[in-house]
Amino acid sequence: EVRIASKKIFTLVLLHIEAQKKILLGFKKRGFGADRYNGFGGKVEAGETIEAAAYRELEEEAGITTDVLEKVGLLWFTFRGDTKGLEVHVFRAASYNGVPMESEEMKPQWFPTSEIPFSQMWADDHHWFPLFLSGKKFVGKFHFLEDQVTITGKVLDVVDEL
Ligand SMILES: Cc1cc(-c2ccco2)c2oc(N)nc2c1
Repeated sequence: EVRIASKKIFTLVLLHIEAQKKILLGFKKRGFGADRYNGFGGKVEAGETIEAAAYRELEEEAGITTDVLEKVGLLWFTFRGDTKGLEVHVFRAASYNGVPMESEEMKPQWFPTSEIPFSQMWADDHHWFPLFLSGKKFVGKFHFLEDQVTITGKVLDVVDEL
């Protein structure tokens, strides 16, 4: 389905090579969420499907493509003092083509899944990453204070399908 541009919808792609127990994260060099490691993603443009945006952002931010993206999570984020929230569609890639490349936005880095740098990531991540790593599908809501660090409200559920 094609979404209208008014809602702030973002994609987030996590490349997880289970057999090698490693995950590809990107260090955000500027803009929203700068100086944090995260999956690859960005805003869904008007007239674009969410899935198409996920494939596009992976290529733009990490220089790699993937054959299949699996929808694994849906997260809603709100901030105190900000009326609009963010709707983030999380995808898993299990394989990739090409070589991860640094972009203006992101510096890709492999991490062992036992050494994910949660202290340098969004504060919600350590809540739902274990669900992601164990192959579960999830839906969550996180309410942040203005500091974009402190979480004052959290809902997180495992779901059978998205
Ligand atoms: C508030 C917030 C936003 C994002 C985001 C924006 C664009 C893509 O993701 C997050 O990503 C993660 N892991 N936690 C996040 C919290």
